[in-house]
Amino acid sequence: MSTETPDTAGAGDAPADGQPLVRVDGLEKYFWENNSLVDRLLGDDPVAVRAVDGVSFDIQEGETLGLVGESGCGKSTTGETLLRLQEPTAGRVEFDGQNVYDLEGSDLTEFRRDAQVVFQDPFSSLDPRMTIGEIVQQPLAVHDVGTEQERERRVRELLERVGLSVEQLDRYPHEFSGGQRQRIGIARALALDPEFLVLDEPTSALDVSVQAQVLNLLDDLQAEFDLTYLLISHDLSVIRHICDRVAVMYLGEIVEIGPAADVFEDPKHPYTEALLESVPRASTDEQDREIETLSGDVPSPRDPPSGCRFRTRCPKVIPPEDIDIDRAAFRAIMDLRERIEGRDISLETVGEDGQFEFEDGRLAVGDRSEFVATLKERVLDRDLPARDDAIVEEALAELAASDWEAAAERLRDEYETVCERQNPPLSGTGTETRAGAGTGTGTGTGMEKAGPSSTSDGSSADEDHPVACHLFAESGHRAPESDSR
Ligand SMILES: Nc1ncnc2c1ncn2[C@@H]1O[C@H](COP(=O)(O)OP(=O)(O)OP(=O)(O)O)[C@@H](O)[C@H]1O
Repeated sequence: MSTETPDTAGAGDAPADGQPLVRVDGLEKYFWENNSLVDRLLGDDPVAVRAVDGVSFDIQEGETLGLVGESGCGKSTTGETLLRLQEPTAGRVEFDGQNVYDLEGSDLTEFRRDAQVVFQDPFSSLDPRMTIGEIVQQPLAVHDVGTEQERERRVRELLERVGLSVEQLDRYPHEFSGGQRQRIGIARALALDPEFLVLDEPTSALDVSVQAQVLNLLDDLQAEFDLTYLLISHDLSVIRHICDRVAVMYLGEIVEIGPAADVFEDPKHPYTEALLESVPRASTDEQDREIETLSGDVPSPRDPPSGCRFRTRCPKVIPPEDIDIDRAAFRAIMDLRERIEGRDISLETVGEDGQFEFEDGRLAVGDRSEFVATLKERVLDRDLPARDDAIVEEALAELAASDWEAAAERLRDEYETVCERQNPPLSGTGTETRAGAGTGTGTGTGMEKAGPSSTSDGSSADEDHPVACHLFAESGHRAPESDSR
């Protein structure tokens, strides 16, 4: 079956040999809060929500690039901005070699036909008042493609191709299951014979059994119609199912990108490792092993951490070079430091009722060293080497006078990490350059194997791939100090 209509055949020339179909370069999308007239009259400064903060990647024709990361990392905003459904703050997106943000008139119309989106939620993305025939036909009518008869024929072809019956043309979305509705969304996205689809969590709202069917359909459609996909998902098993390459996104930035087999078998970035670790294992002998899961939430993109954005949760945060401390102990001290910096400890509730009392912010009742010991027990879940234990106690002693700043400074002075000073660029060879970086957590996830490891750009699964982490940064790749954020 052909999906071509009289008007859409041949729309959009294929890119020249070796050129990516989509090239994203330094894309930024900030949303502004406190930016209304009233806010300005009240003297409130606008706050930038840095949803997408300088991402770059290519997608080759016929390829599926997966964009993965936790909720709130900026995946949907990246997809919508590169489709020009949102205006960018900065950066460039090329489609077939043309800057998408410069397109006007017929060129823009052609781009709108060639690049389509399938949204996550088939329940809310379909107009409940329209029949599915009308829904799938709508893009053809908007773009004035073909005669009415041709459009009707095309809708029938599309519905059959996505596994629905033409008998169902006059039914409404609520009469269909979640999987069927997503098939309707896919048929609508295909109506104009596009080259490129952004698939934004296309299976997240579906039952697991239905997910695989929809992913298989997308896979088949890609081969049949030479489609190129950007597949957005927080679910690594979905990414693994159909992606050639994977970009891992954290708090507005890409932290690792490479062939899917490579990233799954040999993840470099501690965030990628943690994402893989949090996937449930199928094999029983793997179920008992110690899991280093991802703790805490993604920080707010209104005020992202300085340096590497993952460092506030990273199990491999790097201690200063002159300090000999194991990884878990250093992580615990950094967690404590963050709690102190965020004033996130309730001093008044330390100890038994009435054991310690504060007056004007100072410990008025109770022994100071006992207060420190009790507080330490509450905020640290492990023993520290004697030297570090003493430093932590000094910091906690400052809290007996509610001097949060002095407490934070004591820890900052001693434990400032390269991870907070510099934002590591996405570069490097993916070869670890720091001692102690090599105790990776293993990645046998028991999930479905990715396909062949070679990619459209010719790289093989054995090759190293770019990663944004100080554990892998070579001196030549380091961001300058002025780059730190
Ligand atoms: N219109 C908006 N105004 C302000 N902030 C926004 C807006 N849209 C998104 N954001 C914020 O930008 C960040 C990135 O959101 P985005 O939806 O792109 O993330 P995501 O990785 O796709 O997550 P999810 O899967 O939950 O949608 C979030 O912190 C979100 O709250």
